[in-house]
Amino acid sequence: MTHTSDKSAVRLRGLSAGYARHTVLHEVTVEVPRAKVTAVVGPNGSGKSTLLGVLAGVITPAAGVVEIGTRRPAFVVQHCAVPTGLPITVWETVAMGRWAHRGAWQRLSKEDKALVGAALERTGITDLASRRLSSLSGGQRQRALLAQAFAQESDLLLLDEPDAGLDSQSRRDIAAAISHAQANGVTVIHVTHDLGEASRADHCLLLQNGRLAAEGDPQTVLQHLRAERMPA
Ligand SMILES: Nc1ncnc2c1ncn2[C@@H]1O[C@H](COP(=O)(O)OP(=O)(O)OP(=O)(O)O)[C@@H](O)[C@H]1O
Repeated sequence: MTHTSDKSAVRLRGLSAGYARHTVLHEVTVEVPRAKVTAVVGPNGSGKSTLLGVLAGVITPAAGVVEIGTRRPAFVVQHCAVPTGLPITVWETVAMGRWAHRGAWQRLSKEDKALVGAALERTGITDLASRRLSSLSGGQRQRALLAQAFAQESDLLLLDEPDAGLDSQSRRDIAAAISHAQANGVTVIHVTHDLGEASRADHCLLLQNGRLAAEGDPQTVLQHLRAERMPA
């Protein structure tokens, strides 16, 4: 992985990646604009989460070049991907976002604690801070994971369907938290099946069968997706 330094936060050239002998992404070449929200859309199994996994550094590309021009990405997985039995509180979950800065066994500084408090506030879960993660609803757990990402103070936020299965108020709150991050210079890459949410992004990527089928202005890309779904 190398680094970009211009108006693109991420640049992929000829990226192929997948699992064992199963190649999922095929020769993806794309640039993601810095300090903007980019929605990633596409059918189930088209490779959206795999793309995030490559950007987060948890999946090693089989071929191609990945250039990331930001500090370490913060990766928010779907709340259902996190074991529900973890014996930790919401505050501890969010404080883990500071480990990259302090190490897991270091005491948190006053500044770290303030950042954890601010992340809890921004995601509307300050009153849940002492609750066990395992006792939360799906939507509350999703907010805690988002708060952990905010506490990392990363310049690149990778979100895998943060709004899936949430009620409309939670979706609005999460959308507002994403906009707030973007307004503060964070590059957001947001995998979503919510086409309304995708249409409000600054930029959009459409994946189909592991290939980039369209990219650019969300309205144009989503028209392309709708046309694919309803052939004339
Ligand atoms: N850990 C894994 N091991 C092997 N194959 C996997 C793994 N994770 C995903 N896949 C396969 O890779 C392909 C792409 O999956 P991926 O999760 O990236 O798609 P997606 O676009 O995010 O789908 P969805 O919209 O359903 O979340 C699918 O065929 C899936 O079965």
